[in-house]
Amino acid sequence: MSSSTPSSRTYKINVPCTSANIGPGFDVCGIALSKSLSLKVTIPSNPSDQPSLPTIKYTGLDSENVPLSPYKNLLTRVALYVLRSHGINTFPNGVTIEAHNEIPFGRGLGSSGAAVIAGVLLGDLLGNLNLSRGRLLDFALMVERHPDNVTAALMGGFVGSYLRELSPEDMSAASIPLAEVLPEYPPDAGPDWGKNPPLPPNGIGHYVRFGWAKEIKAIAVSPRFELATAKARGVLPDSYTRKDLIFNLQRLAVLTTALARSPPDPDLIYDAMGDRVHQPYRMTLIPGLPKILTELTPTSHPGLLGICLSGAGPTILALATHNFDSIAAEIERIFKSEGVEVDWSLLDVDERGSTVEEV
Ligand SMILES: Nc1ncnc2c1ncn2[C@@H]1O[C@H](COP(=O)(O)OP(=O)(O)O)[C@@H](O)[C@H]1O
Ligand SMILES: N[C@@H](CCOP(=O)(O)O)C(=O)O
Repeated sequence: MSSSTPSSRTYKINVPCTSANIGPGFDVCGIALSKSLSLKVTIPSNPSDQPSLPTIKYTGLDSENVPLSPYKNLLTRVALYVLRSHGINTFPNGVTIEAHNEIPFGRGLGSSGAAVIAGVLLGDLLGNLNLSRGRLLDFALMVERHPDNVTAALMGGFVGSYLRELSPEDMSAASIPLAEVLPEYPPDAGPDWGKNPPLPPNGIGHYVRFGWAKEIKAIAVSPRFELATAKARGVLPDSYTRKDLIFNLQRLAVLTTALARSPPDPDLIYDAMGDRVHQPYRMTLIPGLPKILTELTPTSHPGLLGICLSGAGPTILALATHNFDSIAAEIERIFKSEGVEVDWSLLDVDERGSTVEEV
């Protein structure tokens, strides 16, 4: 029997979409859901010595809008950040990356968080680094600086997370402007290229996985317009009243356990998904949001448990045990009455989180 060395190795990286906040858990809670960004990565076993950048191809949603230069594309910029942080200044030669995307951009379903996690996993793979999950999260948090989406995308399930209070010197490393973490220039174009970029402090993100009652599914109703997360963060105030903070803290404490209980209690969950920290301020950006958050209730729509903005919006997330079509149809009707077309899907919680497998 003859054995031959394969000419290349192929890996699949799969990262789920996420819905962040879940009402009162602004920048804290996230749920991994059953749509994903997947990458097929082919690495030649004996690459030529001739320098060659990765070839990037995209299929799926919003693929026509993605830059395909490895120095511009978010996935490869993040991967290169991880590589350079470990003293590897260039991509290995001859790599191909085929991305297939099911997560709509700028809709509040964590497309950028998924791209950042996919990029960190890609860097880890290409550099053969074997970073721990905690360290992968540190790198992701240097790019996406709120932990809710990236933590849920990496770990899976329903997750709560916080950022550790950093020492002054760690704080200065973690506050490096994003442009320095992810420079967009090629290796021969910048004076700082040879230097290692700022390393993340160790153990920035801490998280816990909550339980999730198996009966609960997520209806995601996405308007056909994009709302950049940065814009939707820009409308939030710098400070809150004690009353509003207590409103959210009380609900959050109840919600994280209520969503784990079988059978789920709609009376408890519906009110516990209320929020006064981000949704009221984002209403100006999302026509129909005030009506949607008040007109659908577990009484008007049996099966509904609670309703909130998904991430920074404009997607609406409704948690429900049954009657999914009629709940989605009512949200669609309200959006339509405001002149907004939507797409909706019924999603399951993704308990696996991100995976990397050789195929
Ligand atoms: N798979 C991807 N590959 C490259 N860039 C991506 C990918 N997914 C998202 N992005 C970038 O992230 C942007 C959306 O980020 P953001 O405004 O935070 O919205 P979202 O709520 O979808 O995360 C896109 O416009 C695009 O620039
Ligand atoms: N907590 C963040 C979450 C943003 O999520 P995205 O999916 O809209 O990127 C926020 O609400 O700003």
